[in-house]
Amino acid sequence: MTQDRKALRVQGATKAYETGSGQVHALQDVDLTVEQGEFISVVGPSGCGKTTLLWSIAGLHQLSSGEISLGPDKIRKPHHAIGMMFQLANLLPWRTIQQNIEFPFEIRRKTPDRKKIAALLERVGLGGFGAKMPKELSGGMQQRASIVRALASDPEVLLMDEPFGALDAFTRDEMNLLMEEIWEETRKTIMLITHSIQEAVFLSNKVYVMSARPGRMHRVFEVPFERPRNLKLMETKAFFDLVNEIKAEIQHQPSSASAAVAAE
Ligand SMILES: Nc1ncnc2c1ncn2[C@@H]1O[C@H](COP(=O)(O)OP(=O)(O)OP(=O)(O)O)[C@@H](O)[C@H]1O
Repeated sequence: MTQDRKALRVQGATKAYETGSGQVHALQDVDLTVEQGEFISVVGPSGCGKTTLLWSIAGLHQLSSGEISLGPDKIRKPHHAIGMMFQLANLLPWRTIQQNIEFPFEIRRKTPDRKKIAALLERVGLGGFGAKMPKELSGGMQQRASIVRALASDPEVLLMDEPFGALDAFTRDEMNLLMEEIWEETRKTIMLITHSIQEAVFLSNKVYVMSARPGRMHRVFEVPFERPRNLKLMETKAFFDLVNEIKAEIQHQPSSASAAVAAE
């Protein structure tokens, strides 16, 4: 590995929210390194701090202590090389798909790369849909548009917060396959948060399991399956066994409520 490759590093990330009824310890001393070009997922019991961790990496939340960096840059606010996708496509309803994709460029006062956007729209199966309004597209198509919006500025890191959780199972499988292909083509550094262990195993090189609140990195599973992967992989025994092993690891975590009582 060469020196200039940009790893995403989280060191000692600790986050306590101040609430009316006291502090909520969401993260405790989380360490994580995602090498450039890796695709990793983070899973864990509900409320263990996955979203808090991802939003902190996006520069949208301040940590109470600890540090996040991308290569030499410390992340304390949104960084131009870090893109994000959310559970809902978050397209502005009064703008066309093309205008939505160009919106982040407007905010940064940059000229959009229309050739790249056209190629990306084509790549995700939305060629010719740029002039449509979001309501004219299905949920899956809207998420395809949000993939284009996230990739149009060519980020080095893509953060995905349960991006396919609102889609039906069939569309979700299609989107998983599309993300696998896009990762193969672009080799972006990708960090996915998901409640679907199948999705995590299908897409990732590594799956990190967090412990219940306050969230810590509990265990990492290497995913051994060759790439490129296709949906048939999900029907194999080896896939099923790894998914079940990870599920069992999560189920052995105490519930968020009892962990919180123990920690606070
Ligand atoms: N803005 C906030 N103010 C106070 N507490 C918060 C805030 N955001 C999150 N929390 C609390 O911090 C803990 C971690 O929340 P977070 O959303 O990061 O977990 P999560 O693992 O993503 O949850 P889920 O899997 O259910 O989406 C939870 O107990 C949550 O209630």
